[in-house]
Amino acid sequence: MTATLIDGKAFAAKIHAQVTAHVARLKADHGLTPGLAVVLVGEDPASQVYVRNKGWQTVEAGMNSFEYKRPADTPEAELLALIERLNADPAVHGILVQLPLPGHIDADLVINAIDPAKDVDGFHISNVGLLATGQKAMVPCTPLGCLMMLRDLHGDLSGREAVVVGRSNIVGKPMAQLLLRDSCTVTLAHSRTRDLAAVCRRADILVAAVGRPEMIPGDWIKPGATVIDVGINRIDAPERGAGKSRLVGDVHFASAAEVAGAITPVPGGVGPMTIACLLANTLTACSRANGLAEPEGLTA
Ligand SMILES: Nc1nc2c(c(=O)[nH]1)N[C@@H](CN(C=O)c1ccc(C(=O)N[C@@H](CCC(=O)O)C(=O)O)cc1)CN2
Repeated sequence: MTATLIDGKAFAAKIHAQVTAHVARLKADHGLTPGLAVVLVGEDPASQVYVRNKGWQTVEAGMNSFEYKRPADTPEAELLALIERLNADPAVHGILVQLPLPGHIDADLVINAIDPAKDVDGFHISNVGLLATGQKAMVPCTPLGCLMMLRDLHGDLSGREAVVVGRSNIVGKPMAQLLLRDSCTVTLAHSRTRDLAAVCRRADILVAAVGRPEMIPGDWIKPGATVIDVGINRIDAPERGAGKSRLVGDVHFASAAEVAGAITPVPGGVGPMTIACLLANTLTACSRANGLAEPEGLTA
């Protein structure tokens, strides 16, 4: 392996420590404690783990955590009523509805019912529009984490050729917007892009967020490029024993690490940054709601 490993776990711990210090100052100077409400509908095992991790990390940072767990058959109207209550609650500065939601619930309707100022996921249509037009927005956590890692590694990103593979609302589209805002030349590619290999080979910065295990091999990567792998895919690993599995990204790590200049691993790369940035966004939302200065280095 020749590439530098970008340690997302260590970076996330640094963000967590910065948030914790800022929260302590908010309490001491203004008597304020940021509060994050997380709503989980259903019993998806992965979502349960993510929500549990969000809860304890919120508390560890000195913030208030409010958890709302509802059964999978919760009517949409009931969920909307809960969002309305949380919108009106002054102790709640951030609201997050864990995705995916059960099929009978219209996720867009629920997300767009959240007060945009409390939308710490940055998925509300108002925040999407604000980001796209270069205005102050709540920025989705995973792309914000990727941007923080890229800025830390390179400083100024302007003029760099960036290729984002994947056009999801959660990662691909906001990632492209953020890179554009930092003056990269951005290509938003996807599974139907013609000659995807050639497009990827142009990238100084390659962000893979397509959700296909190990789809991008080393020979699609420009020598020295920075590779940010957002994919978290569980695949069978019979070599570890019967019925065992392991996590891989969207990039074929072993071959990519021979060519890239820097690369995020899976696990331990982008994933831990998602929750760290959620805490940062909750702090930002609380600061904005109270007319206070935003935490430096923790926003886009
Ligand atoms: N409302 C939201 N729902 C979902 C989001 C989101 O940002 N907002 N993102 C994902 C799930 N997610 C947080 O919610 C999340 C995913 C992965 C990780 C993480 O740290 N992954 C680890 C590996 C974990 C493992 O061992 O399974 C890693 O990559 O190192 C954190 C948060 C979908 N839903």
